[in-house]
Amino acid sequence: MSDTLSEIVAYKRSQLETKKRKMPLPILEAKAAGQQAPRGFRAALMAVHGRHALIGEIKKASPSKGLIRQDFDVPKIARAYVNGGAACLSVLTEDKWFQGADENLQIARQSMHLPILRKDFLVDAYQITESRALGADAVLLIMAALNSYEARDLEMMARDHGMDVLVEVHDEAELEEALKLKTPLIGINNRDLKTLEVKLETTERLARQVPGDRMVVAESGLSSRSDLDRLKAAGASAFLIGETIMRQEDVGAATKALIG
Ligand SMILES: O=C(O)c1ccccc1NCC(=O)[C@H](O)[C@H](O)COP(=O)(O)O
Repeated sequence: MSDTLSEIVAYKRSQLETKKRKMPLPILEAKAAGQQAPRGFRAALMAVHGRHALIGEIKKASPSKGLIRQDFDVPKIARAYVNGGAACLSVLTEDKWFQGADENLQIARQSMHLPILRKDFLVDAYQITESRALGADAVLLIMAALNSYEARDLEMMARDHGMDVLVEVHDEAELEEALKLKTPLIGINNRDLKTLEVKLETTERLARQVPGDRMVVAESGLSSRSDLDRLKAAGASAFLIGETIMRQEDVGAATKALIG
């Protein structure tokens, strides 16, 4: 357990027993069943024409950068993303490294109408039900944190709950496994979650290996319109951006400036 991703996943697993004791699965399932129907995450990305489809991330801190944004008013940020023209939101709920919270997802969803991706480190079926119980419309599955059986089972559960799945890859081996899943949403993370090194070339290299019936979402390290143009030319159809926008006081204007 020496790299960042392994440390985060070990921490998430250690939290699970307490969570399951506090909120047993049948109660969580009832909460999930009582939620409003999921908003179509993939459909919202596909509906964007004539500009870049942006997933705006609500991100307070990160393992690589520490605190990113001091003034962290979740409803205000969520609505600013809407005003700026984002297609969807991503809300980090991990608490220790990202200073996120489950409530941030609930609050964001109540504040605006866009679909929300729960951005967390999901390695157990309980967390999928939990995501829906919080109101998530989509979940992230990180191939570097899962074996192919786990990925398939978690994907099936998420789909049973009506959520979209963004499966995240960082290299060829992970992409090969990801393409065995049903989800059309392939996230290519430019950040190596083990070393935290960021290279936009990762999307350029992997996107061309993704079949045309899937949608490539370029993730991490995007800081300018030209980065988006460059990765669109490489085959990306949507862009997940956190830090660059979170560092700007005016989230709406920063979003607009990026997507055109
Ligand atoms: O952001 C990190 O430093 C990080 C470290 C380890 C695991 C995950 C990490 N980030 C999660 C993400 O994938 C990003 O928040 C997301 O792609 C947005 O990236 P950015 O625009 O660079 O904030």
